[in-house]
Amino acid sequence: MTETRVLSPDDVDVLELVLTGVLPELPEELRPGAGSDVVFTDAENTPIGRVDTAGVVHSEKALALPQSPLADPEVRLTAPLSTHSEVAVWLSVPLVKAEEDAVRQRVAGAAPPVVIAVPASRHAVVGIGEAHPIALLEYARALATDLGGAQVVVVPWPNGPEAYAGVSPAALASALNADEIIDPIAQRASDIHEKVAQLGDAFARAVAEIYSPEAARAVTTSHANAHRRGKVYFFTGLSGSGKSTVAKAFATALEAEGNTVSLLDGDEVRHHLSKGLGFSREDRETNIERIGYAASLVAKHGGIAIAAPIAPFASGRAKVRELVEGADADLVLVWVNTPLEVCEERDRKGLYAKARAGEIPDFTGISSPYEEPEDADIVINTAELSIDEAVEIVRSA
Ligand SMILES: Nc1ncnc2c1ncn2[C@@H]1O[C@H](COP(=O)(O)OS(=O)(=O)O)[C@@H](OP(=O)(O)O)[C@H]1O
Ligand SMILES: Nc1ncnc2c1ncn2[C@@H]1O[C@H](COP(=O)(O)OP(=O)(O)O)[C@@H](O)[C@H]1O
Repeated sequence: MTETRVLSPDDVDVLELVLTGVLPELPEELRPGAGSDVVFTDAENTPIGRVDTAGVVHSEKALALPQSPLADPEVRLTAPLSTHSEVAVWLSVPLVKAEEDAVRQRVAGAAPPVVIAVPASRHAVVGIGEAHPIALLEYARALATDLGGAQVVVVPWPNGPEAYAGVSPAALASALNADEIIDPIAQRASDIHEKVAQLGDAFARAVAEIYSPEAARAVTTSHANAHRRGKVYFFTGLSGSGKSTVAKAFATALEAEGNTVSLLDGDEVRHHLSKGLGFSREDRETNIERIGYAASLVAKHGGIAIAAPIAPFASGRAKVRELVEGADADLVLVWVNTPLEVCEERDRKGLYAKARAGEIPDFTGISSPYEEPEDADIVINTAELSIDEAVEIVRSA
């Protein structure tokens, strides 16, 4: 019997750790029952891996991160490193100067190469003194140059301490092919911890020092509200047109610059917000209105929301515009206008073939209409643009 399991982003990191050999086996809850095999999909139902009946874990092509510096095969750990090193530096957050000095001293005596390992989570939650994995990778590269050319490695790493409890230091050292791993943060002095923790209040304290409480309130709230008009990027287009791929790459680019982004991806929404809805016109309109409402709430408070459903009907999209503009936020409607033939040829999930065979009724583009937007702010065709080019065009909005 074949089971199908939808993995969380953390589970996908765990799966990747097993494939790289850092984790010896899948945690119990991800293993198939005796005699069964299991297919893993991501939240969008794309197969990303499987475990056969013999318990062997395999990856699918789609496991790779979409278009991100963290997915660069030059740096991402996919198998134990072949080059041996004496020291690997575990770089989980940016280091303060004293810690950088300590690392410099420690590696000075080591024979090259030194490895700098950057743990990167698929759903990084970034606190004070921490950095998004893309920003951390950039910093690691600068540190590597400073250390005379260390080798930078990105390690898939689930978010939260309990998620990687199964990783033994010895297995990690073996995957990095290093005699020793040094973790400057594990040795971080308590006064540095305290100073970093206080960074978030530093602005308020500096304001309080030079203003009266009344004036300080005005200065602080104005500062907090600056650049705070919310924005919703709403991608619409056929299944397989590239909405998710471009929306995710765009979200990653915004996050890497320190923005917080709420991503409402089509398939993912249907697992949660719109669970139980089908693909009749009525259900699709309900789905789109819910997405528009959730996005407008995010934007109302100055946030950035990115949604990527098919949204085939003009009436549903008009409702979204009404909700977002009613929340005093901006809507950017992005029509991913990739020709049907290209979407059908991609057929990542095999749905077009099924729709053609009459197995899926009401399939957009085949047996259900897609009303082309007349009010799109941006139109992109991913048959003619690379993902990076498409992202750049959306950014220019
Ligand atoms: N009948 C039918 N028509 C279109 N799509 C179908 C259908 N049945 C299932 N799917 C899968 O559902 C995804 C589209 O869901 P959406 O919520 O984006 O659709 S809609 O906006 O409510 O029309 C869509 O995902 P994407 O390929 O990511 O667009 C399909 O995988
Ligand atoms: N330039 C491109 N932009 C976006 N996707 C592309 C591009 N070229 C190829 N693709 C592929 O097309 C598929 C688009 O799928 P997806 O982003 O899930 O579409 P949608 O969310 O619209 O259903 C992915 O497999 C992606 O890798």
